[in-house]
Order: sequence, then C-alpha cells, then structure tokens
Amino acid sequence: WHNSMEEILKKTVAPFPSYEMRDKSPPPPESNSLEFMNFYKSLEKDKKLEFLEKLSYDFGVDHRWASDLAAKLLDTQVRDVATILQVEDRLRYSLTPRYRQLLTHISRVQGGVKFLVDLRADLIELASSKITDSPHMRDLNSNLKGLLSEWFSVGLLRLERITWQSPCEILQKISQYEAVHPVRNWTDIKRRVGPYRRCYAFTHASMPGEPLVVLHVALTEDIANNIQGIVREFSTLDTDEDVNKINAAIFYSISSTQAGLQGVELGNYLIKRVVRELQSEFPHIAQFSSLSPIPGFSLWLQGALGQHRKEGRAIELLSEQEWMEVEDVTGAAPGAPALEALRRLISTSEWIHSDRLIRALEPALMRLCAWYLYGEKRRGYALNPVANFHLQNGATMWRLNWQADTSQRGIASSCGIMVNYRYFLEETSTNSATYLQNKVVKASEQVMGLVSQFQKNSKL
Ligand SMILES: CC(C)(COP(=O)(O)OP(=O)(O)O)[C@@H](O)C(=O)NCCC(N)=O
Repeated sequence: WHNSMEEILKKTVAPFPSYEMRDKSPPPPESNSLEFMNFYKSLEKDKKLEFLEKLSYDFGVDHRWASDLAAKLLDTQVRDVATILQVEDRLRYSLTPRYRQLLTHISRVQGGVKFLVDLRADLIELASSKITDSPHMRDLNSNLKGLLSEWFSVGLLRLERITWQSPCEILQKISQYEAVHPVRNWTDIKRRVGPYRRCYAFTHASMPGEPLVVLHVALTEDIANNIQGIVREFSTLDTDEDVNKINAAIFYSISSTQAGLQGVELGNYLIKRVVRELQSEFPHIAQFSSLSPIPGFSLWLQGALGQHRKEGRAIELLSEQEWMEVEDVTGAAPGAPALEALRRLISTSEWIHSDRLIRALEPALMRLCAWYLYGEKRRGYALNPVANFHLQNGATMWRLNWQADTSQRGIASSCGIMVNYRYFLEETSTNSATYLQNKVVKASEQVMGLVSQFQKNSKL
C-alpha cells in the first residue's frame, strides 16, 4: 500500500522542469491528473493524511537548490542589475513547490477545480483537528488557498438572483445550505424569494449549479430589529412590491457552502456586490445593515456568572437593585445565592416566561451583551465570529435589539438579543483597514453607551 502511494505520486506528479525548460515543457497527459484524483478520492481519511503529508514533504520545494541560489544572489550584490534580476528569477522559480504544477494541471481537467476545493477542505479539517501540524502541510494549504483565491476572484464569479422561478435543484440547495435561519418547508423558501425579499448567490463556471455563498436580504421601510418579522411573518406572498415602502436592505442570513473556500472572503465580496445590485434597482435605498445573531453570548454569560459563584452575587454584572429583583421573582431566599438562580434561569430560558424578569433583566443583559460583542477579544479581534466577519468587512456595530429573536434557539443562544452591523458605504474600506490593522471596533453611540455602563459597574 505504502509503495502504491509512492508509485502514484512519482507517476502523477510531473518532474519539475529545469529553469531553462520551464516554459518549454508540455503539460503531462490529463490521464495523470485524473489518476491522481481517482486515487485520492478512493482513500480513507487517515490514508488521505498520509498521502497529503507525502505529497507536501517529498514534492515540495527543493530546499538545497533554493539555498544554493540564495547564496549566489548574495554574491551578485556587487554585479549589474540585469544579473541580479536573472538570479532572483531563478531563485523565485526554485521556491515554487513541485506539487504546485500538479495543482494547476488538475485545475484544467473536468471537475478538477471542485476536486481541489474539496481537497483544501480536507487540509483545513486535518489542520483544525490538530491531527497534523507539519509545516509542509501548512505550505500546501497556503499554496492551494493562493491558487483558489485567484480562480475565485470576483471577476470570475457570477452573481445569480434566486427566485421562485429558479430551478428546483437550486432552491433545494439554497434551503439545504441555509445555516442561520433553517428553512422548514416550501412556504419558508417561497417567502425567502418572494415580495420584499432578495436572495443572491455567487456561482463559478468550474462548479456549475453550485451556489458558493448565499445571501438573503429583506427590503424594509427601516432597519429591522426583529427576525420573526422577516422569516415568520405571513406577508401575503402574492402582493407586488411598493417601492415607497423600501428604504432599507437587511442582510439576515449569509452562508458559504464550500468549506474549502474558507479565507477566500466570498461572503464579503457578495455583500458588496449585492449592495451595488440593489442600488441600481432601488437608487433611493440609503440604509444597508445586517440583522445578525449573537451565537455564544449565553454561554459566555454563564461563564461570567460562574466566575463570581463564590460571592453568591456579582455586582459587577448586575446592580444591587437588579439582584434584588431576581431574588424577588425567583423567591431565592436572601441567603441563597441569587446568582445560581439566575444561572439556572438563563440555561433553561425560563426567564422568558416572566414579564417581570424580562423587564428587570433587559438593562443588565443588554450591557453585558454589548461588552461581549465589543470588549471580548481573541488575539485582539472580536471574539464573536459573526461580529468579526462584519467588522472585517468594515461594518459598524450599530444597534443591539432586545427581544429581536424570540425563537427557542434565539433565547437559548443569545438571550433573544440580535445586533445590526450597519454598512455605511463610504466608510467600509476605512473601517475595515482600521479594524484589521489597529483592531479598533467601530461602534455607534448606543453600543458605546451600553459598554460604558458595563465598565462603570465592573470597573473593567
Ligand atoms: C459568514 C460566512 C459566510 C463568511 O464567509 P466568507 O466571507 O467566505 O469568509 P471566509 O470564510 O473567507 O473567512 C461563513 O463564515 C459562514 O458560512 N458562516 C456560517 C454561517 C454564518 N452566517 O455564520
């Protein structure tokens, strides 16, 4: 088995042409690429790991060759510029991993690009499950990501609007891929593409019929503060759109469908492309915003409460007054820690059945959520992945909305709170650069107000 891997690799990974022959050697027969693809597809997961490690290690850069040329380049520092450029070009060529030629050959056969997207998905999965951390595998991944980023650049993508007239197989895929607000039945999907709604996807010629990333938009009078009004409302499906009732475009769900295209930023490009599309259809639309979930807030809150468990209550998180309300409503005896009672209420979502608790907890949960989104970081960037995504795109953390998602899932995952990331079109590129370079989060006065209330209480 071992040697059959070696054989396949030796046979299908074309030898690296010499520098002089680099543009003169014909590509290997397509059958080589097809044989490589079929062999790889036949492997089990653990064999794929072994195979990819071999490919990345034995068919990467010829380090000896590269270092000889690097030394030579140092010698030429005193030579004329033409010689220096010549040696630099040789060095550059020697730093191309041998398998890179294989990847470009595979991309040219039928189904080759899709094969490479799926192969990168395997690489990402292997890396994230810490099964391997070899530098050669990381090199293979970044080389492949580089190629995919070129092949899937915006100019080569096609924007498709999905409507009720789209082919069933596309509507079926859109429903299946919807990762944010699951589509339950035909009525759901019909509403998603009906009046006051738009659904767009990017497709690529190399993967026909495959939506790569899907964006769902609601056209509303003003910026939405509740998701049920968008995904559950029984808006009569056969009304025509009244343009005068459309002043805002709300992105309420976005999902990428190809794990192997992670890091290629398709979602960001799709949002920007759809904004342009909507501006040409509705020139007067001036408000573009997401209505986003806050996955992870409830868990984070449980952790924060847990840290103060021993004190029985945490006045950094809730004020005296708020704790007393909790004690009052839960009947927690003054001695017994109201904190435990609150933790249980949050983890069972019980609190949502008491209007008094909803009113009593709103200020506290809103300022805790503002801090979770704005203050909690991972390597300097927003801890919450959805916040990080929109902030990378240059959006502004614009408004927290209480009782925005009253579904079971919404209450359980983020205490029912949702957030609008607002796209101020003339600011997105500056905001994106400031966020990515200086890790500065652009937030509105409402959000900053809630954050400073939190900081006053907790002196964080
Ligand atoms: C939010 C999404 C679409 C961003 O994708 P994309 O713009 O391609 O970012 P990246 O994967 O290139 O970093 C993607 O991360 C996704 O599908 N997330 C799960 C569903 C969601 N919206 O959180």
